[in-house]
Amino acid sequence: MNHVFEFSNVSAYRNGTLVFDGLDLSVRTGENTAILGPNGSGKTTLLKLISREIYPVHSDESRMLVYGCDRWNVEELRSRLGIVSHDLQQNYGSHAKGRDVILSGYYSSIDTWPHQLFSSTEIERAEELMRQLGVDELADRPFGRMSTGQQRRFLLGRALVHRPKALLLDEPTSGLDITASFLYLDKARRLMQQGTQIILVTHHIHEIPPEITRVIFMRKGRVVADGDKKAILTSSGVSGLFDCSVELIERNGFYLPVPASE
Ligand SMILES: Nc1ncnc2c1ncn2[C@@H]1O[C@H](COP(=O)(O)OP(=O)(O)OP(=O)(O)O)[C@@H](O)[C@H]1O
Repeated sequence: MNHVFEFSNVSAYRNGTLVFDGLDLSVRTGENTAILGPNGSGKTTLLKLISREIYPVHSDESRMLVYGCDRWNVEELRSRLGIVSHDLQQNYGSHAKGRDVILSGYYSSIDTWPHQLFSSTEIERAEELMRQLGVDELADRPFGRMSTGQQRRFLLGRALVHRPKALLLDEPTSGLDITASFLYLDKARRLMQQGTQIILVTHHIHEIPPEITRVIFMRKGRVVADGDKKAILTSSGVSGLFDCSVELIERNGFYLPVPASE
């Protein structure tokens, strides 16, 4: 299995809106990748296709492989992936306690249920993640009574608890203050350094960590640029992608967009 996903001629709708019309796109295993594009370009839809939350239009001419397979038991597929997204944050029941949010990652479920059993090793792993993410004091607090940043940290713990091969992150630092963003980015960097692959979709250029090597520009459901980060993330490239005059400043391997001077 050389690829996390291989999409060839894939078309997909969201409630009647055609988002992809013959999309060709692949990401190899181990290739830390950011997919960047304006609002509505199809980034979230792409992640939902990979994780089988939505399905493509069936056609003999299209192919959609995830880890080399075109048919997946959804539970099994999600056990290979860790996902953090806005939808997940919104869908999460407000009563679920912090510890259970993390444990639910073992079953890819929303909250835990009485029939789900957890070994002492699994519970210890959840406790360890809460300590690492600095939220162990909130283990018994209901999700609905946490701040956005605290919820995100618990969702990251949920995504990591079963040691996935790859993390799919949708705008991971959106809504976080500087401290929480930096903590999140630091965690993401360490994970990549230790071999967890990250595929990040975002329109926030500043949340692309230095370990990301490939950048894909997406616009209106199409790939408009794709390649090595240094070649793709340029002021003119980003200006074209977002239709505005942007100057990109690179610092310590991160990129920051500012309005271009006249
Ligand atoms: N639930 C939905 N019902 C109908 N159309 C949708 C739905 N969700 C998204 N779309 C449409 O699908 C297209 C792609 O949306 P998607 O959410 O994938 O974009 P995105 O790049 O993730 O945007 P953003 O940066 O705003 O999160 C857009 O045209 C959007 O209007």
